[in-house]
Amino acid sequence: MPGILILDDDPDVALAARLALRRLGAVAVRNDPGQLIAALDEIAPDVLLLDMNFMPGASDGAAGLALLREVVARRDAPAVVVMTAYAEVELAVQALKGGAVDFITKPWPNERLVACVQAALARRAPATAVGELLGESAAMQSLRAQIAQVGASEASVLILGENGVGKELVARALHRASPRAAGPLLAVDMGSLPEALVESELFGHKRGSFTDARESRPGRFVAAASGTLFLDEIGNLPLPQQAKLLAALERREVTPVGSDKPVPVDVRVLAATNVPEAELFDARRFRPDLLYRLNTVVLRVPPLRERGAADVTGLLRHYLAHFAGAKPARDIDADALARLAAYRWPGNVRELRQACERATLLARGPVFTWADFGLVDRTAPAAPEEPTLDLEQREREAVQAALAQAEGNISQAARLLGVSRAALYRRLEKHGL
Ligand SMILES: Nc1ncnc2c1ncn2[C@@H]1O[C@H](COP(=O)(O)OP(=O)(O)OP(=O)(O)O)[C@@H](O)[C@H]1O
Repeated sequence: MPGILILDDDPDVALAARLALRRLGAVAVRNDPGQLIAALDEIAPDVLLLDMNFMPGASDGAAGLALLREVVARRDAPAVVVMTAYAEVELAVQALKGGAVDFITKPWPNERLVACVQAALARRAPATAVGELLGESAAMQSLRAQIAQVGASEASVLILGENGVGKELVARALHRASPRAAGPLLAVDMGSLPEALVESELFGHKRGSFTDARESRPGRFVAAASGTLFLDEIGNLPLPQQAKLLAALERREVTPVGSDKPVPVDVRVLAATNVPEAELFDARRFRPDLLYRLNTVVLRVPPLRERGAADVTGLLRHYLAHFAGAKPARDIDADALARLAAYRWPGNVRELRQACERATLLARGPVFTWADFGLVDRTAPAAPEEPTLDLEQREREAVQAALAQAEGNISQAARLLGVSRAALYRRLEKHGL
């Protein structure tokens, strides 16, 4: 079960957040910033919800930023979502530059808090821990060369690829290679945003424009000023909102919900989707004019199974060493290595990373064996077995089967299972898939 830690000196705020988030995972609360490091050691949360001010009357966020620096410097740091007051846009931007994956303004609608933490859980790897795009296959070398080439421009880039191939890593590399590198990179996961909140999230809203809008709030376009806005899972944006996004991109201005005054924006937009290329040009799903706006350059990130055994082995060694920490990483036995190289990796590099984490935690022998990685090898002949009636095991198998059938496409797998993407992500976390 994913772990969420809330650090806020206001017990009422912390309690409200804990209640809103309890169905997403195990939620722990600390009220004193002095307890933070011990709590991180003890709980090892996936997401930290961090308040920025701890002194009565303080609002500069200095205490929060100092804590944030300490947290993101840790090995396997949690994804950090910072909590700011509505007027503290500048502080939120500084926190994003400092490695927070997102921010939420107080007071929040619960729906928004849940969506925000859910997206952070799905992403999990914190911004600063995102490293190099590894891989020496011709496909990966060419991808890195393209990133260096288009990174330096202002061109909109559409990043295509299955789930877990590294689209967000590509977006971060493009941002780092751009003249906007000193500005923030703000990622918005369209897949986890409730439809009713998309516009206010992207464009902001004016106080009183809807029931929960108790204060005015800047949208993502404004918060990412002078930086890059990464629109992830763009294929999930409903058509009416696509029209508004297109207008914002064309006019380079946004109009907050409930306002009639457009605000100029200065962002570079990167977008990503796991929708197969053949389906992208279906006008019932995607406005072609928006697509043409976003795909000045198209970068295709290949599935892991197409990168060759050397890339798989390189990634295995990288992540096993990463999870071993200071200890020397064990070797992988020859049979396991051959099966890992031949495995289809429907969840791509994310699946490989999680398999390495699992193996590091659970392996007991002197070398890693195939069983340590917890993968189901569909190329091996299935041993005749009594069908299990264990509900958890059945659920795990159903999720694996749906992922395999959907070739790692989360939206499609969720449809096959008849659950929402968010519910599928929770099950992936639960079963360590
Ligand atoms: N080439 C790579 N080298 C090292 N790590 C990688 C590589 N590609 C992906 N990863 C790691 O795999 C995980 C998934 O990557 P990322 O989130 O960028 O994928 P994605 O394509 O954006 O996934 P989704 O479609 O589900 O949002 C991350 O932990 C990332 O650091």
